[in-house]
Amino acid sequence: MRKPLVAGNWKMNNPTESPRTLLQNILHSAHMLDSILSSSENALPIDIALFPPSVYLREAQEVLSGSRLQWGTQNVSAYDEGPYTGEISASMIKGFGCHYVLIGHSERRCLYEKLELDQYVLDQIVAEKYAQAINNDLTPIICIGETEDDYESGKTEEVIARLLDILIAHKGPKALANVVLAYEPVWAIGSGKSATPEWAQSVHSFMRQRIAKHDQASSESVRIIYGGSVKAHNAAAIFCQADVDGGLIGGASLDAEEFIQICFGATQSYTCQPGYVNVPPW
Ligand SMILES: O=C(CO)COP(=O)(O)O
Repeated sequence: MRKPLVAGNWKMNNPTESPRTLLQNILHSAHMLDSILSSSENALPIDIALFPPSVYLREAQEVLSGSRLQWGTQNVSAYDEGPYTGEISASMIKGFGCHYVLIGHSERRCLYEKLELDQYVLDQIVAEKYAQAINNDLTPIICIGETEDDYESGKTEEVIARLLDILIAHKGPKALANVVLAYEPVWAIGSGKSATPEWAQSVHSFMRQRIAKHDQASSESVRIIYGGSVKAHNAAAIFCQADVDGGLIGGASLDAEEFIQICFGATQSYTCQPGYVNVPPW
């Protein structure tokens, strides 16, 4: 059984309260969630991780150290060190107690698209960043998803297979066993138009099968999370799908209460049935 992960990507948003207060509020709500779940036999243990802007990593380390919450950065350099203005290396990130790094988020791919790099080249850069993360003992959360045009022209699997094949060529299929893949359809991000649970399941299942062609064990242990307009009301139905191992949450991770309700949804994935509606006990 794979342990679900719920990850909160703050992006470059300013929380309503200070970053430190939001971190403290999420930690407090997570403690409440744990105490409620400790009396529930069917609750599934989950991992929770937060991705504030890098300038708040010190706060994350101070507030979250010693707790069960983990944290990470929204990007990592493809290089070890050197004259790369504005970049942050994997070893520097590790120095802030980070456990994870996000790699290949579509909002970063957009920046490169302005430079007219094609997606194949971007996937190669993603693979170099992936290697940096692994070499520095960070768990990468590698994002991939199709644009609306790709979706409408039936290219979803092509887009996803291209990245998976590059990752496998880079580090071999066994290295994928310990990474997290995030399926984030670009059309669902920040749009309020989440993928249906069935669509998410079909894409996640395709990803697992693609990896299984190379290594069955990795395909069974790799965690594949879904991102794109996940909110408290739809989280559990998405997380109930067999191949969905949690979520990457944007906007809703800036509200401690909603974020923890989403986490609650992930703890219910043992017991929920299709059509299940998340009703947290508070
Ligand atoms: O991009 C996302 C997480 O990385 C998803 O963002 P939203 O949850 O705001 O749609």
